[in-house]
Formats: sequence, C-alpha cells, structure tokens
Amino acid sequence: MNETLDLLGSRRSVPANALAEPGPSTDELDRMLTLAARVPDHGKLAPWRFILIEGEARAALGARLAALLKELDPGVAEGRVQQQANAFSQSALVVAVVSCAAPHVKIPEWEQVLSVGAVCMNLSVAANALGYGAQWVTGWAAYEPRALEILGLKPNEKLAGFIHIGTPTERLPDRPRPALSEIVTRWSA
Ligand SMILES: Cc1cc2nc3c(=O)[nH]c(=O)nc-3n(C[C@H](O)[C@H](O)[C@H](O)COP(=O)(O)O)c2cc1C
Repeated sequence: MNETLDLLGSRRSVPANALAEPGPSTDELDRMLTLAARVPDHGKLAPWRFILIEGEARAALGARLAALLKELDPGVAEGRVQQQANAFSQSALVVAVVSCAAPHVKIPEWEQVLSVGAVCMNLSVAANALGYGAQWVTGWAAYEPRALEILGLKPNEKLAGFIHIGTPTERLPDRPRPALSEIVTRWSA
C-alpha cells in the first residue's frame, strides 16, 4: 500500500521528448492497457479505446500531420513543421486514448467523458509503476477533424490525449501543487 502512496505522491509527467527507448515490452504494454481500462464506468459502456502508435508508425504519423499542418497554414514556420514531424518519434511509444462518449438513454455523456479521463490517468500511473515515464498531451491535432481522420477516429469520437511513454532521460523537479486551503471547502447547512 505504501508503494502506491509513494508513487501517487512522487509521480510527475516526463516531457515527451525525454521518453526514450526502451519502451514497454509487449507483455508490459498489455498489462498497462489492461490496468488503464480498469476504471469506474457507469453503465459498463467502455466508452473509450486505444490506438497504438509504435515503431515506424510514429514517424509516418508525424509526417502526415506535419504535411497537414503546412496545408492548413502555408505560412507556418519550418521549425514548427519539423517539430510536428518528430512529435511521435521522440517517445518510445505513444498511446492515443479515444473517447467514444455519446448521448445515451441513461448514462449522461459527461460521465462517460469523466471515465475516459480516468483511463488516461490510470495508463499514466501504470506506466510509472512499471518503471517508465509518461506525459499526457493533446496539441492542435486533437482538435483538428482532418488530423483525427488521419488517426482513424470515427466522426463521433474525440481524442482524450496522446499518452507518450518511455524510459525517462531526465526528471523534472516537482512543481507547485494547489494548497488544500484553496480547493477544499466544507459544506454546511
Ligand atoms: C487533457 C490534457 C492535455 C494536455 N496537453 C498538453 C499538451 O498538449 N502539452 C503539454 O505540454 N502539456 C499538456 N498537458 C499537461 C501535462 O500532461 C502535464 O500536466 C504537465 O506536464 C505536468 O504534469 P505533472 O504534474 O503530472 O508533472 C495536458 C494535460 C491534460 C490533462
């Protein structure tokens, strides 16, 4: 139990460009994804799915999105295009977490969205527990319909985030956390 508390109390995101090889083995990845999918899910709808971006697919997706970026904004700086081309190759593995949340007769869509967020966080914690680092990022592509089409999302789906995973080459110092006094109130009648 203390290991869990230690992990929750010390975990920090590692920047995506500091998540080098080696990435998780196939067994480790299966375990991470199994743990990620073990979240509260009102109505047992499983309103989420994963798209793995690994190996050569990382550079290929980066190149497709870099080309799209240039098409959408012909004046974009070349450095920005190059940064996009490298966005996935800089991490050992990227897991796109897809939200399939949709209107439902009983379960509010908002609750399905919350469940997707829990999946992203579980994935990050599981990656850390297995000795890897992780960062949850979105960026412009997460909100650009044509980028989502390239990624393989259906029109009703949304991207909750790209979870970059790998072996940390650097660790950031902790950052200030909100004081409980600022985020906690006690309800009273
Ligand atoms: C939905 C979501 C999207 C995010 N997108 C980005 C992003 O595009 N770029 C980025 O640098 N950080 C992004 N972040 C923030 C990082 O994941 C993370 O909060 C930050 O690096 C510090 O986190 P830590 O407190 O876990 O170390 C996003 C966070 C969330 C929850």
